Amino acid sequence: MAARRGAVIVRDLVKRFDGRPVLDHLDLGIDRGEFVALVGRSGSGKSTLLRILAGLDAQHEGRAGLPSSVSVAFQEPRLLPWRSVGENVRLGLRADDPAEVARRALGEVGLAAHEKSWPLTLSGGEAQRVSLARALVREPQLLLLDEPFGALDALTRASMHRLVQGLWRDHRPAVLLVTHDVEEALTLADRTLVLADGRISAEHPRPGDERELSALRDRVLDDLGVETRAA
Ligand SMILES: Nc1ncnc2c1ncn2[C@@H]1O[C@H](COP(=O)(O)OP(=O)(O)OP(=O)(O)O)[C@@H](O)[C@H]1O
Repeated sequence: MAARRGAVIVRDLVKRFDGRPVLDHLDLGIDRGEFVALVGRSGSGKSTLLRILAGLDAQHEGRAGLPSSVSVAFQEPRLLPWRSVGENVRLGLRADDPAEVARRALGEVGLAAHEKSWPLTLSGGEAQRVSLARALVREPQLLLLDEPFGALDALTRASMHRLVQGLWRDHRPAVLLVTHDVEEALTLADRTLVLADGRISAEHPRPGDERELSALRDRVLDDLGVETRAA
């Protein structure tokens, strides 16, 4: 089924492991060009949902309508160590001049000078930027980000946030960002969804200012069942 109006239309999705439903009649819609974040407790099924959306797991019930081009960036950059940075970005790319397209994408993430470097010589943040360039070079209609900033230090993470927001504004893919970081979700995304009991249990819009952000952060932590105040 091709997604028509939305970039992603998921209806009644059920995913079981050993008979136990991890996703339980889940509905999800993401509009074209929309930036959506997904938060949930550990084991709530975030990666399971992302794998289904990435087309890596077809063993489920329900409908998943997805665009034809989907890219994924994972927490670990997953670069091939025996290929240069430029080769990693253009691997499998169908374009008239893949090297030039890859070079441009590396320029967009600030790594033009590293085209010929080996992945093992990069810092964690640089490797993650290469991973983003590789995901974006295909101009996907849907970009899936699975905890891509989780392993980075706070400063690198802040600069990655800016980079991702800039890339999103320039390219406008629909984005689904899976993250444990509630503040990251609320500041980056148009909408933050909470996954609990196998479904989207709550949804919050982008906060308008710092006060709203702080209030929403508490609400999402409540949604997640996290104690926010000392007794
Ligand atoms: N291949 C598998 N076989 C059996 N159970 C699985 C498999 N993959 C995931 N699960 C189970 O499904 C549930 C959801 O796992 P998933 O990795 O999607 O959670 P998550 O929300 O991404 O967690 P985390 O935030 O810790 O990464 C967990 O209970 C997990 O043990």
